[in-house]
Amino acid sequence: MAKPSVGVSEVGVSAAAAQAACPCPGTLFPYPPPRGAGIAASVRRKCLQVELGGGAAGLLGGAWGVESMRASSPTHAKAVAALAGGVDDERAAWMVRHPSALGKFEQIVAASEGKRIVMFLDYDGTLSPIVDDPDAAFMSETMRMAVRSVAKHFPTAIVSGRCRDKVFEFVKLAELYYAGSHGMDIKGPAKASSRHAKAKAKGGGVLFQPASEFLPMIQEVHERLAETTRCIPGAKVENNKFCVSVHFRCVDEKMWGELSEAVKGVLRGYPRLRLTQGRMVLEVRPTIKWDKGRALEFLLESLGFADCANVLPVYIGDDRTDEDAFKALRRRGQGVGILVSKHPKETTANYSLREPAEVMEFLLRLVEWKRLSRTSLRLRLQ
Ligand SMILES: O=P(O)(O)OC[C@H]1O[C@H](O[C@H]2O[C@H](CO)[C@@H](O)[C@H](O)[C@H]2O)[C@H](O)[C@@H](O)[C@@H]1O
Repeated sequence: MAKPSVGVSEVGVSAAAAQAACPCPGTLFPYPPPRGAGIAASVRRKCLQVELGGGAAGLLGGAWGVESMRASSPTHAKAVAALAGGVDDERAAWMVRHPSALGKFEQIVAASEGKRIVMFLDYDGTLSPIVDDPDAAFMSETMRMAVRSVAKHFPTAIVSGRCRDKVFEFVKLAELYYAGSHGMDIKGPAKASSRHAKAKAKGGGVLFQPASEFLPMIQEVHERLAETTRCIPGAKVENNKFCVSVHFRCVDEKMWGELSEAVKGVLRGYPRLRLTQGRMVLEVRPTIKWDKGRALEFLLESLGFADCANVLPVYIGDDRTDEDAFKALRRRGQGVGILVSKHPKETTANYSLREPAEVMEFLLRLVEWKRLSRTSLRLRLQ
């Protein structure tokens, strides 16, 4: 299989520009109505700032680094929505554009008629609740069982910003695909699932590491960031192999400016790295054209579903970086994007779920639906 081209990208492309460039005429599911409908302009601007929180043009420019860090705090987003005309109104309008995937379950499975579902699951905030300590973001045993059951019926991949080994330590399921470091470290299942034997997956070893040349640079930057931020109480620097996370969830808001300046200072010496933002975290990544969306495309291709009409990719994620995967589904004109969020957020996902507990409910319903449809097919054939 030809490897997708990997090159140095431009940073700081606006979400609006990206959307304008992607009219997606063949989209299987209706996407949100034009911007302006149902979401107050001031909230939209704030949302967009969170969206644009990714990109060196934003954070290294320094104009609103701390403002953008503030906007990634859920309580702040709630307060902005309240000022703009009521949290409830705001949420109701947003839910019209991004209805609950549980409420629209029948519609989603109807769209899979004659197609193979392939599941893509983000980890933090999707399979595990957000907690203060990134090393303690454990997944419940019931969630693990739900994911295991899903993987028995559908090829399933975990797509995470974390280092692949670390996310595997949390999930502990050898039958899954793993795309760590925001999709820059992809590996097939260590254990073959008999039901998926027909899928043309390579499986086993590492499938793709498009940023391997950045490994020494990331290691060096990790050490420098850890050193520079050591004096900021609560700051935590996490080595995610092909990217680095600088957490500010436990840093006093008064120190966010100092932290942001420290990170930007280190990155000035590394023009081939860029800064994006997740949930109370600054993410340092190589400037290659690779993200969770590219990883999704790569995995579909590896599974033999490139340019295939008979597949329904379902991607569930909660964060800014998951938007790249939602956009990839739009580009393909097929699939279901589900955003996990309690609060209205600018998103290209079709549907929403409020929290990991609802994700688990959705996964279990999918398994149950699959079991029932298999049974009824067997009965019809008898
Ligand atoms: O792509 P994901 O699997 O969602 O990973 C994104 C980042 O998730 C982790 O940080 C987030 O979760 C932490 C634990 O709940 C939380 O403390 C932190 O504030 C969140 O940003 C992970 O630690 C990062 O390395 C990932 O990039």
